[in-house]
Amino acid sequence: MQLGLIGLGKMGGNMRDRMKAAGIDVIGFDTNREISDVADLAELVEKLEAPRNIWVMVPAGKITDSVMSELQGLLAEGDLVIDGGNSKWSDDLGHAEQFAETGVHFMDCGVSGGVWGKENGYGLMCGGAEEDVERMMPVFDALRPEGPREEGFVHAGKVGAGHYAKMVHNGIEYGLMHAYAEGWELLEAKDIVTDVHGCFKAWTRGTVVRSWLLDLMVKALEETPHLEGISEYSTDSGEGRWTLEEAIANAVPMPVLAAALFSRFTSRQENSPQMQAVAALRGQFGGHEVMQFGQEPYHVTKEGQAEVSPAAQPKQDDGASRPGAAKSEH
Ligand SMILES: O=C(CO)[C@H](O)[C@H](O)COP(=O)(O)O
Repeated sequence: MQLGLIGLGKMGGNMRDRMKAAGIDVIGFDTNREISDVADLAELVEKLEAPRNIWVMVPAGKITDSVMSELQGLLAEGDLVIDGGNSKWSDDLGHAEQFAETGVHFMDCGVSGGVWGKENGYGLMCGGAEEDVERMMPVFDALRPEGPREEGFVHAGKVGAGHYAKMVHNGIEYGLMHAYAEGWELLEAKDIVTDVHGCFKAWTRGTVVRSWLLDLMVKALEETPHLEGISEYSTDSGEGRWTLEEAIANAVPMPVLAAALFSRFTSRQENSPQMQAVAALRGQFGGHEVMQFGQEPYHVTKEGQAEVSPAAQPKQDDGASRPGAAKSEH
């Protein structure tokens, strides 16, 4: 089987290798000429035999939109395009409609597995017509993990369903990561457990909380035992937000995802404006101490003297000496 693959980055590049190893004749295009098999999309389309199969693996949003538009001008009736990037599920509906004008088939596929997928295989969630799924099955079989097809592949429904499933998968991912992170912080905070890494490692076998994310947490702690030097700054690529939007639209409570997503926003703040407002309000209604930047918290003694509050003195259990306690300096 022949396949055009657009986007040979961290995901696409590895997927090309895995597909080639399974005997698929892949012609890849990337804007990086050094790794690309062809100069541009026109050459890619020209080199593929009709009816063509093209897998698009580029960043979601504007880049995907522009690739789809360019392809629409190049492809012919009977060709098939599959969006394997992390597109928003609702974008698929527009792309399917766009391609339908010229008789080009369109499918979507959520791909999970990250940089480890080349070795372990990718979890695939696709959306589209049954006949298109059948047509692309050799490609799905090449990409998915070894073992029963249903443990690593699903035809989730019509166009959009694959990315919808991947979006929810990523929403779950946010919550799982955050739960491990919270547990790690508490174990680090209390001095009774002296081998935190050992606990995480022990949990990888036999326990209720074992998972691949837990394995990766163990790997991270092996590389950096107390995560020293790792900035808390965490970005997001949109899937958590989309999942939460869907939760609201469908009145599904998703407090775990909301907390995990909002924590990422907090991680990007040097200072929390909303907590400044809370501190200011406590000062207004209760006369509670309001600290200024660079100033130790103080209170006024009965004698009218300002003195540093005992609460500001570092204690063993106040977190001031732990990794991640820098914000308590304010
Ligand atoms: O799809 C993925 C993993 O399953 C990607 O790594 C994705 O980037 C993760 O989402 P976010 O960047 O918002 O954390």
